[in-house]
Amino acid sequence: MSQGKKVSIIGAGNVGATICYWLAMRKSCREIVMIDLVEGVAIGKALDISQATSPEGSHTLISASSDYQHISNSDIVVITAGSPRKPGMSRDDLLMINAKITKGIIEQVKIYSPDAIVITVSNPLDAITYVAIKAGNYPRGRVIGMAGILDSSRMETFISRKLGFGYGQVTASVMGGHGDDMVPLPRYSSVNGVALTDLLSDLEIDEIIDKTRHGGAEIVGYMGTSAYYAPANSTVKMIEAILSDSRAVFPCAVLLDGEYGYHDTVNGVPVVLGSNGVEEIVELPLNLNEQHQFAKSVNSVNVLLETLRKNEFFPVK
Ligand SMILES: NC(=O)C1=CN([C@@H]2O[C@H](COP(=O)(O)OP(=O)(O)OC[C@H]3O[C@@H](n4cnc5c(N)ncnc54)[C@H](O)[C@@H]3O)[C@@H](O)[C@H]2O)C=CC1
Ligand SMILES: O=C([O-])CC(=O)C(=O)O
Repeated sequence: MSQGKKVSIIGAGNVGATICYWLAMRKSCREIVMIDLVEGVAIGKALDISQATSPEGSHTLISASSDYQHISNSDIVVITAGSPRKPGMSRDDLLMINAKITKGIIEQVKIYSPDAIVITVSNPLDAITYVAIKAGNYPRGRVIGMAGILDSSRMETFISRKLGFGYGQVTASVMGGHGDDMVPLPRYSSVNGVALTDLLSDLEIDEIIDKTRHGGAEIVGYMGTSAYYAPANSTVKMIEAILSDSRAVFPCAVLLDGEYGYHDTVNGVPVVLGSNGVEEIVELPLNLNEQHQFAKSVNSVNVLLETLRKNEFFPVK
């Protein structure tokens, strides 16, 4: 699949290296470059992953460096650099440190790979996506935040575990920002076409919604750092949709320009992914309760954007 393509991953930590591993094993692209401040470890991981590919018949070229020159001519740049949270922290606590890191990275990406589509992963995801768009002065469809696929796959897992059947057949939909105010949508969730609302009681669905909202924190509580297998898998889904121009629909964080009634803010909505990045934004009909939840989520992200503005993070135009 997409053999001529090049993907660069900034940050060769848990999420970045796992994305690299999956892309190489799935033969999703021709070349992968990982960039990290800690160059030696990144080079070691690149070698290790390369040596895993041969039995799989993959001929993906994998390298690592701290020098951004190596990302030139990338089709996609994925940003996973920055701090993960520790137990007791919220994603929002990472705002200032990761916003500063992201801004510096975007400056390099604009120099060495100005035409690449950017996928943001670092947290707090929606605000970091906004920073990347503004720092690079990108058209909005070319910077896309990864979170909705992860949150939806967590909800799907909790649903099949609750039901005790339907594993791999559940489709769940989560909109909204990647925080405690995300908006799981049971009305748009089903098990092989059977509506979730016909299979579980309101109380059981509420439990699943709560577990989904706190799915990231649950893992941080167990591991002392955040999840990476499911986040990497979700990112790979986005990369493959873009590289293969599949025009698949996924929930992703994008800059809204009137959709759902909001402007100049980033939030998670269903989008069509293709070779231009976001090809379309899908506007789901939301009932009053869903609209109210989405408004709360937008407000939470806007509070973070306001903090960045107060700290003079964005240059005055
Ligand atoms: N959007 C989502 O759903 C998810 C987001 N995340 C976020 O992704 C980020 C990465 O998480 P992990 O990989 O677990 O962290 P990690 O600590 O394992 O890796 C981060 C890497 O970034 C590197 N780094 C830091 N500053 C850098 C810079 N200026 N330039 C290049 N590299 C730099 C570090 O050396 C490290 O290797 C975190 O912010 C985390 O919160 C994690 C999981 C899911
Ligand atoms: O929970 C975290 O900090 C990492 C993340 O965004 C997730 O796993 O959903």
